[in-house]
Amino acid sequence: MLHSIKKLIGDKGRQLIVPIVLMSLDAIGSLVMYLMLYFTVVHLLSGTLSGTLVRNYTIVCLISVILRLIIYRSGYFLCFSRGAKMCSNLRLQLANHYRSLSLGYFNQNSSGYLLTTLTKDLSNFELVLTHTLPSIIKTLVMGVLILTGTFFINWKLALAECVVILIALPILHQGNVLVEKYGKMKRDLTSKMVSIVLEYIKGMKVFKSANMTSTHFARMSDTLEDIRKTNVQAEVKTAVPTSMYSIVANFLLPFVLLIGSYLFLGGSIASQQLVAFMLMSLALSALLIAFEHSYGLLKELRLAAFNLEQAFDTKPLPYREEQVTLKHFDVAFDHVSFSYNLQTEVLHDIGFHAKEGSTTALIGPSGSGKSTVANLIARFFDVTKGSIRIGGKDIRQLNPDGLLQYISEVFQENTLLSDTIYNNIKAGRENATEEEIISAAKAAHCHEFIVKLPKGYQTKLSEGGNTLSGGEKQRIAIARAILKDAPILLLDESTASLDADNEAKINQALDHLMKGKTVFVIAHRLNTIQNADQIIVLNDGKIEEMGTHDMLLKKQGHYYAMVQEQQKAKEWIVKGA
Ligand SMILES: Nc1ncnc2c1ncn2[C@@H]1O[C@H](COP(=O)(O)OP(=O)(O)OP(=O)(O)O)[C@@H](O)[C@H]1O
Repeated sequence: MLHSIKKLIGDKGRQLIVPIVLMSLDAIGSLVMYLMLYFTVVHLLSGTLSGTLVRNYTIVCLISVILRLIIYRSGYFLCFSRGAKMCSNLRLQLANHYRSLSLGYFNQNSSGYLLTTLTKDLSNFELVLTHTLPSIIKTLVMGVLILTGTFFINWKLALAECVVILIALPILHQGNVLVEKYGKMKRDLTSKMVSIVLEYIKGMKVFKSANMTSTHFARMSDTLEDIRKTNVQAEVKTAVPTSMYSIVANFLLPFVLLIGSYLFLGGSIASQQLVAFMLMSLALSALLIAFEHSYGLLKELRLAAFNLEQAFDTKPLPYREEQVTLKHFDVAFDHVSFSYNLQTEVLHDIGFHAKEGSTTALIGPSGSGKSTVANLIARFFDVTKGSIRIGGKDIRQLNPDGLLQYISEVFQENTLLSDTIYNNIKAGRENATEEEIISAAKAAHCHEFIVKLPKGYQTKLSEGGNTLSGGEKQRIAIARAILKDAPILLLDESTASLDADNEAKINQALDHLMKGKTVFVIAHRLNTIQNADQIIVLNDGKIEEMGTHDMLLKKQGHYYAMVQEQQKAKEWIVKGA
């Protein structure tokens, strides 16, 4: 566990040395009281106790209490503030680490799992580091010191005490193995629950329209029931070891009293020593009971540290350390094959070359691999075989963040942030001026509707921009891409039927955006791509045909058939109308 913690907090762990030393000093200071008590009892029973002695002992106790309070508060504050800072850094590091991972990682792990790691595991880690650590240190240091002290009073009785402790600790450990096992189960169920809740909230529209709310509600209540059952099971299964530990810890005093009485009657221990020993055993027994809670929290820390370590151990997409800059923006696929899950290949031996500044249309039936080609260009995933080159450079040499500077994306589902419209557009280029932002909005034909909103550009969008229409959302995404002005553009043409006005505006905005760029457009309507420099027809992850509109029509192959098909469909609609 210490290894995991060290790995997570690294050299910053040294910052905890001072608070740990202060906590240990406080624990040592707490023994002063026991020592004064011991002296008082010794003098009392031997009839040498005087008023001066009592006054001196009281003063020593008072000073030690004040000093301890100062030391404890400083140690606790340092532990709390430094621990909290470490954990907030860790949280940022983890969020940043997630950003560097391939999208494949997010495919394999549910959003509930990722959220639970980022929130619950980190909170548990933080809680132990900032609050529990001080009390654990105090308990351990005091326990060791009191036990050592009892050896000085009477080693035989101290050995008897050790026997009780040696029986208690394995029982505690056994109980906590179970606590850990059920903790893991509860964590898995909690992440499942978080996933279900997220899906429930995000998909509310679909659930309502398909009248599925009750089905989903049932899934949620089943998971809650599983959590409840696991909690009950955990309580039942751990009840035996926990109770046994408690019995043994509480038995320490009577056991020592019993052995001590025999030793006293046999003349091996004086009455003063026996009383002092009893007092220390009382304290030791209280520490043993307190340790049960701390040990349980240590197990939680272990589980949280393990989960966090696993998240950090996932390797980001590799790239060359030295900065690779691109001067040209032609895109070449060379014998590219790809599989999302390393089992089913979804792209097979794809090869094409898109010239710099040209437009390539990707067409094909649903599931043929159009979006996958676009995802690979942006290096959201790495190819399984072959290579993709931009400007002659294999994109695996480029830092994924650096590569994305050269690429703008306008997808069907555009991600709008729960921020102002102004900041949503600005996300395209952080250092853009207000003038540039407004000019991008004008070019994207969204300025007119933005200024009509009561708060204009400062209108705050709800999560995902749900307060805007589909066309408006898309135009804001286009404005963002215009502002970014990246040389490569990935465009997923909207499948949604927009009204004529919206469609015309979006087309004008796109014309502006596409000028001079290397464009890949995932096209759903064939009439929009007739002027593309090349059309790639995908089917079942393979290139069926490739060429210009005229070439492919002449060939009378798949593309020709698709055009005919769409033409027929249009005629039916016109006839039907
Ligand atoms: N994240 C993913 N994980 C696993 N498989 C995926 C993933 N995304 C897509 N696939 C699979 O890869 C194949 C190609 O999908 P892709 O989305 O590229 O097709 P598409 O041509 O863009 O489809 P559409 O026109 O419906 O958007 C499909 O079989 C799909 O099921």
